[in-house]
Amino acid sequence: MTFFDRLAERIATVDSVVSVGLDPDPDRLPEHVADADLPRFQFNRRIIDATHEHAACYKPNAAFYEGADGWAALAETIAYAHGKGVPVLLDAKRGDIGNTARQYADTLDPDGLDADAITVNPYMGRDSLEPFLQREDKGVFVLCRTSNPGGADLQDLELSSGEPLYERVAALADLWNANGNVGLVVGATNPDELESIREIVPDVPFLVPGVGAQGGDAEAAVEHGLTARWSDADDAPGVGLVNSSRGIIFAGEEARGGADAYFGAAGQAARQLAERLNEYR
Ligand SMILES: O=c1ccn([C@@H]2O[C@H](COP(=O)(O)O)[C@@H](O)[C@H]2O)c(=O)[nH]1
Repeated sequence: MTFFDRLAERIATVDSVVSVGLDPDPDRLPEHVADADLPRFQFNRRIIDATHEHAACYKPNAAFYEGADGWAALAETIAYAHGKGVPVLLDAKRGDIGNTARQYADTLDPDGLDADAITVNPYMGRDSLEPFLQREDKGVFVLCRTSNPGGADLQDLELSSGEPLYERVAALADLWNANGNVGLVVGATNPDELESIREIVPDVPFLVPGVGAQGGDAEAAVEHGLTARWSDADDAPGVGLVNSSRGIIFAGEEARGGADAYFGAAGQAARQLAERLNEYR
């Protein structure tokens, strides 16, 4: 079974395409977890408890697990999410010469972090991604048109063929998809690009970050981010993920009433996003 087959099952089970971003910014961790062992994991554990019924996937960003105890917090987080039956997409944006990329790809192993999918940067070309593409059971999301304002600086550059670079990346990712394990990262802040990239790769699932704190277009994220029905089954969903990180995990910052209220607000934010996205599915 490919990652996307498993993701299709998860989306159908929870009736949600929400990816909950687990970005435990140390400056924003609430006092309830500050003094615990592995505070980042303790924070994530409570967030997972509160949100897993609405989570198609969890997306920890590797940047938030740098430093002392970071890797341990990440490993515990992934194992805890798996214990709830939720797949984990590690947002690490990897990409390096083959010898180094093989080391990065080891994080997908069961004796590594055992993430189900990973984001990769295509800038160094196919050989830099090969160790990931070979992993038939793991998802590989290739950065295509990112959500940040500066994404245009390089990704919109027009090639001699007249197409923008991000469209070439989409076409290449389709070629690299021999194992049916490739997805694309396209930001919700770029609705026109979401539409044009979907025309190039009708069957490739997108990870769409940028709704929530970045103010992206939720309707376009669903309309173009999801594939058509994943299989012939009547109840098969379209596959894709719409991510919100800060908008869910820090929703409790305005809540009054202690830890239960704080984490309960995250659960509500995840449910509300799932319901909002479902209006467009
Ligand atoms: O184009 C991209 C690629 C990755 N991201 C990551 O997604 C989350 C978004 O967090 P929010 O708090 O919902 O803004 C974060 O980990 C980014 O590094 C992205 O935003 N855009």
